[in-house]
Amino acid sequence: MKKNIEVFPSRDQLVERAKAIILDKIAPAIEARGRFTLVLAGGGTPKPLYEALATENLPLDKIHIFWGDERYVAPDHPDSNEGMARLAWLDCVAFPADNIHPMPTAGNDPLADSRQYEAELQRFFQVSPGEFPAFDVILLGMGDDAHTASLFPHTEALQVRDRLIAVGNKAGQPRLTFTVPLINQAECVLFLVTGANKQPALTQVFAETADEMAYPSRAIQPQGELWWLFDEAAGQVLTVNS
Ligand SMILES: O=C1O[C@H](COP(=O)(O)O)[C@@H](O)[C@H](O)[C@H]1O
Repeated sequence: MKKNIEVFPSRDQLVERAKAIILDKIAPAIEARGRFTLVLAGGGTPKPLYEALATENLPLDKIHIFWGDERYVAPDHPDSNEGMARLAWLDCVAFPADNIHPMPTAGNDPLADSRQYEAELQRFFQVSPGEFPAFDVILLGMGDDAHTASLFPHTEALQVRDRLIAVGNKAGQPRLTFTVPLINQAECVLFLVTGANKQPALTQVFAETADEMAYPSRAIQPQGELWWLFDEAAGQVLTVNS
């Protein structure tokens, strides 16, 4: 694993850097595999990145979009990660509909929907049950409790090692989430973390030893590249302590 940590004076600079990292990976992936697979994060942090990507002239027919986690709500709900990405980017440009792969949340059955998304990934990547496909880029955020995707502290989803998708649990509310082994199979994982409220969690995520069940982002150790991009408010704690 190649680990890169960068801290930016402003969120705009962080967004520019994240965009540049993603853009750099598109052409080589298309050349190697005929397509580029990008996994989106939710929450507030990545929205300006999606808005910035909407201004780029991209080979949309060769880019496939997935989500690393989803709140169990309809896409038009204000909490929907899909809804946010559609408003900020996907619906602003001419993506072929078949290239957008949202997590299903309409079935009133999170476990069945998690299996359905897993089957969609297996079909897309042509992998068998038990095999883990490698996405080109997985975007992740981190909450102030150190959760990432919908892998929350001390929850079952964080321990799942034999599935691609699990049912996460945010204070009793179900979510769909990529599992740790699926994320760790990626060619590139890109964390975007902003805000001073993330500092205490970051201290534990980067500590030499700490409990992975208490600080889920520690479990993310991909076989490919790992990038942590911080704004100064979040990353200060690391620059001060290193
Ligand atoms: O609930 C979620 O939170 C995390 C972190 O969000 P942020 O706004 O603090 O960056 C996010 O990565 C995840 O996708 C989302 O569902």
